[in-house]
Amino acid sequence: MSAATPLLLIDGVVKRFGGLVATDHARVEVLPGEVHALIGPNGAGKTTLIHQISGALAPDGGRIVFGGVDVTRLPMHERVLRGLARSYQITSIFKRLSVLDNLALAVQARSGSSFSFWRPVRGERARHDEAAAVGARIGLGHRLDALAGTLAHGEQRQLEVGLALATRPQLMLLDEPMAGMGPDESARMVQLLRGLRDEVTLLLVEHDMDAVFKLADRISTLVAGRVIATGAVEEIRAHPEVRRAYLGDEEALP
Ligand SMILES: Nc1ncnc2c1ncn2[C@@H]1O[C@H](COP(=O)(O)OP(=O)(O)OP(=O)(O)O)[C@@H](O)[C@H]1O
Repeated sequence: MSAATPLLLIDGVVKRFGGLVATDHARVEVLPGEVHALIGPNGAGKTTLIHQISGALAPDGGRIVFGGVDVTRLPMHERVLRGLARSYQITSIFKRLSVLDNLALAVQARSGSSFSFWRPVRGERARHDEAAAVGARIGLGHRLDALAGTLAHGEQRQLEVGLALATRPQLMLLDEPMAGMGPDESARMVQLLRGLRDEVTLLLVEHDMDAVFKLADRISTLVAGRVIATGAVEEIRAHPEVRRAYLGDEEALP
């Protein structure tokens, strides 16, 4: 695949809820290796688009192409197997299991069949080694034995990223990874996501514009289901239509 070929192509996607067009012929190209942010005012259709990419919602029109394959009609688990992972909100964490066991389960979900060729004990050790490595990667190396339910909010969000990372995705979808975080936790998450850039392509929805501007290579702006602009950070910051969309909005662009 050449550098210019998008890893993910959202091509003319349409989604209607009754009379409301929540996704209006949206086109977004996510290039391999980039951090691509999806921004837009409340109700612009960001989450609806992410749901269609992950497979939680079926579009009414258009195509979603991942790694050159049309995945528009594929169920969610088949998209995950192809390397498209979504980091879920805290609900995906087993709070009464340790951080390490949570990660080991995610590793197992990805590698279940291949590990079955190995003797169980060896398989289990390999799984735990890999889970521990992911734990270190997400900054929870010192918390591997803690019960997930006892982690601070920011740490739980780090663990969610780890659960998605353990499936060894090519593209990770992140829906508001900084939500509910204080400045320190948010800065840690920015650090963590920056550290993943060599490993995985990221598509994130985020309201925290400071974080978006620190992290993103490119930004697509949605307004009323339409992509009104895609470009590099400075281009989007200065874009008159984007500024207009945020004017009067409580999350005005910094
Ligand atoms: N299941 C649904 N049924 C009907 N309307 C829906 C449904 N889901 C979303 N909508 C509507 O579609 C539009 C887009 O919603 P969506 O949640 O995707 O926006 P968003 O950009 O993620 O908003 P926010 O930033 O507030 O999370 C909104 O008008 C919303 O009310």
